[in-house]
Amino acid sequence: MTPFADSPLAVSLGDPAGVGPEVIAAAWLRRECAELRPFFVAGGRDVLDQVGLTLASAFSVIPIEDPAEAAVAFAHGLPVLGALGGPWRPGEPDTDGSWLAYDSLKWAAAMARGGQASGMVTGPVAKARLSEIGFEYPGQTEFVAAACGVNADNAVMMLAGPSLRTVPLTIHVALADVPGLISTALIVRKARIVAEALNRDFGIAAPRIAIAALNPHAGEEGRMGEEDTTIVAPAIAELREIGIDATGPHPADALFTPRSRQTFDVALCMYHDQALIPIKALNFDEGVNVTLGLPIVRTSPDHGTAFGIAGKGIADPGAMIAAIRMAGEMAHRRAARA
Ligand SMILES: NC(=O)C1=CN([C@@H]2O[C@H](COP(=O)(O)OP(=O)(O)OC[C@H]3O[C@@H](n4cnc5c(N)ncnc54)[C@H](O)[C@@H]3O)[C@@H](O)[C@H]2O)C=CC1
Ligand SMILES: NCC(=O)COP(=O)(O)O
Repeated sequence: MTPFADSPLAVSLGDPAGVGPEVIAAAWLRRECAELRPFFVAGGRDVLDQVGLTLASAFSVIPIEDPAEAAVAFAHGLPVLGALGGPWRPGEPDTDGSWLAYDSLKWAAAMARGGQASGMVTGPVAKARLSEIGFEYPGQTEFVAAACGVNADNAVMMLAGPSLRTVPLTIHVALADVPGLISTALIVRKARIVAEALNRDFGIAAPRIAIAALNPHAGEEGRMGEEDTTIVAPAIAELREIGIDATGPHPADALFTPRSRQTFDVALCMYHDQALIPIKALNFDEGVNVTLGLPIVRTSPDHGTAFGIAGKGIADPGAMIAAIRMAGEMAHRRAARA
């Protein structure tokens, strides 16, 4: 499928009780200064109407029946597709809201798959709430991969901000399970997908991939764990043999210093927090979660539902704006190459 250069982006609402709807609305308000490609929201009209009442008078929702109407509508209001809706109860997640989040996600994915949208941006959902209604995926990454017919192992989560890009090799699993899940083959497979995607979607000709060690001091020659010597190092050797600029295993404690960050384009990390802590510490309000290795463009803000601040008008829309901007740039780059 070739993404259409001029198609709008589809944005899913996220959990309506979280900060998703308000940061989407705020992104629309800043569309011109942020130079955002036109986007529409898949459902959630009532919620966004109610969010609008708390915002500047310059905000309005424009119902649309077809994504093709979004580009023209976008100049005048936030285009919202269809009639999916429900009340807005910020900070009070419930089953109806979880269904709305799920339906919106499914719809946005279908639009991106079908080419009516040039990509999708997902609003934040609460994994525990979605699992209560039978959502069987660890996160939206795996759901979108399945919607595209891609094996979840080949859909790679990358966190990207102005100062850093990181990839967690293992994602939503218990820390105790991490050592057993890491293998040379997994590192090689994900690093190859990362190298190809940084080239295709980010225009980096020969990406430099720094691979973090699992153990303190990269295992200190086996005194603090064997995995870095027996699993990670052979993966790096294999990657280098096939021409990928991989280095490491790097002791993770010094990998994210300002000097070290100049030496790589992306850090491949062994587990979720190893990858997400540095991104959130450095770029929380501009951090984007992007899925590599898919036939469609998919991004998301790096933050979650933030139920505790939803509806209070204090949620920062920066990460949502960055996610929409990045999706637009990726879609543009893909269309230019098609
Ligand atoms: N992209 C997604 O769908 C993500 C979803 N989640 C889900 O979100 C739920 C809550 O997760 P948490 O770990 O509490 O992370 P969280 O990101 O929702 O909140 C962490 C902290 O950041 C603050 N925060 C979050 N977004 C903010 C914003 N836009 N402006 C200002 N402050 C903001 C919150 O108030 C809280 O203090 C979980 O159920 C998790 O599954 C978490 C991360 C990403
Ligand atoms: N911690 C990142 C996160 O929870 C986002 O996951 P996903 O829903 O985008 O798969």
